[in-house]
Amino acid sequence: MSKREPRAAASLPGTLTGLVVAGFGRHVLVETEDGKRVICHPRGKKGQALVGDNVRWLPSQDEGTIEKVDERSNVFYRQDEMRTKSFAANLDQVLILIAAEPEFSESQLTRALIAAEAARIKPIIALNKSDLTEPFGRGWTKLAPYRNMGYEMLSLAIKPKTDTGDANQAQTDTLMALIQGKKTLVLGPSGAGKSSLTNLLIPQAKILTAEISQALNSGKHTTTSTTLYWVDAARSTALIDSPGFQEFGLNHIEPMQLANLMPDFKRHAQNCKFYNCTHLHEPGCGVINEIKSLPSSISAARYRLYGELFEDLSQTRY
Ligand SMILES: Nc1nc2c(ncn2[C@@H]2O[C@H](COP(=O)(O)OP(=O)(O)OP(=O)(O)O)[C@@H](O)[C@H]2O)c(=O)[nH]1
Ligand SMILES: [Zn+2]
Repeated sequence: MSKREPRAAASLPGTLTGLVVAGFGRHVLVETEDGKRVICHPRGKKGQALVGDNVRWLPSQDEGTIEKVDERSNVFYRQDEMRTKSFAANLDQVLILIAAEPEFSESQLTRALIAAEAARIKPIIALNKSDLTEPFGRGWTKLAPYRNMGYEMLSLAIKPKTDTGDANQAQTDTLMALIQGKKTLVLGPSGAGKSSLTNLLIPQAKILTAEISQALNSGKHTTTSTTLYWVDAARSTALIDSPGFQEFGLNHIEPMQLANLMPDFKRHAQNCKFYNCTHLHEPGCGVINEIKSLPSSISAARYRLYGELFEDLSQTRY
């Protein structure tokens, strides 16, 4: 039984190491150590490489095949009823970019945070459009529970309508300090300012995108792809752009795991009388006791979202 594993794909003769910097369906763009970029195709059905993956690839003419995907430190993904959508691998953090306008959905924010917690990836919340004073104030207040539960949070004005229209430099510097030397996935609803952010930090992004689409000989795929951009010439700071999404499915998460992935719930769930407490109706529930106390460190909105998610994830299980 306990024979040794077969030698891990031996030394993979002839292969080169590389980093996946863009994904288009099953095809990827691999960056070599000296910065060259090569289109690679997966070998066989298995081994789909993701942006952020370190891979061994085998050159064939001017393209290549992915021979092996190195072990990942993490993968950020969502799972809807029908399928799993992996965003990227080996991330240092996820930047959840929301805006004063259009008003962000707290449900989507909570879902993205839970997915980050489940994948053990640090989330950062950025609220954009601070130049829109009134809606921004409302948004910032709505985010108070998330600041209180310890999430890193910053305000941005990436492309303000006011003054010169230039980004707020102090805010951008704060962001730069947070992403320095890291691989950061940018996630956010449509209209929050994702492309504005990419264009601000990577002025040549549009050209790069055009190059990639030309290399793949199809302009139409680029909008639905994921792309890693280096922010600095030394290639140590990376921003990963992902396509927008309508629904952020959490079907990979058990309802009973939820409270553990919500920092405001987790603390109080330790006080529950029953080890398998759902925090929905049980007597002696630490979470329910906290909700009833004034002031409560769990907001009414978060408790409602918890209930909805719990029901949602209980129904979709099969
Ligand atoms: N007032 C204000 N508007 C901004 C700011 N940043 C971006 N915008 C505007 O918000 C709109 C959406 O910005 P985008 O960068 O296209 O947003 P996106 O997230 O890429 O949106 P999708 O392409 O739909 O995914 C644009 O009209 C921007 O000019 C800001 O700081 N203040
Ligand atoms: Zn409980």
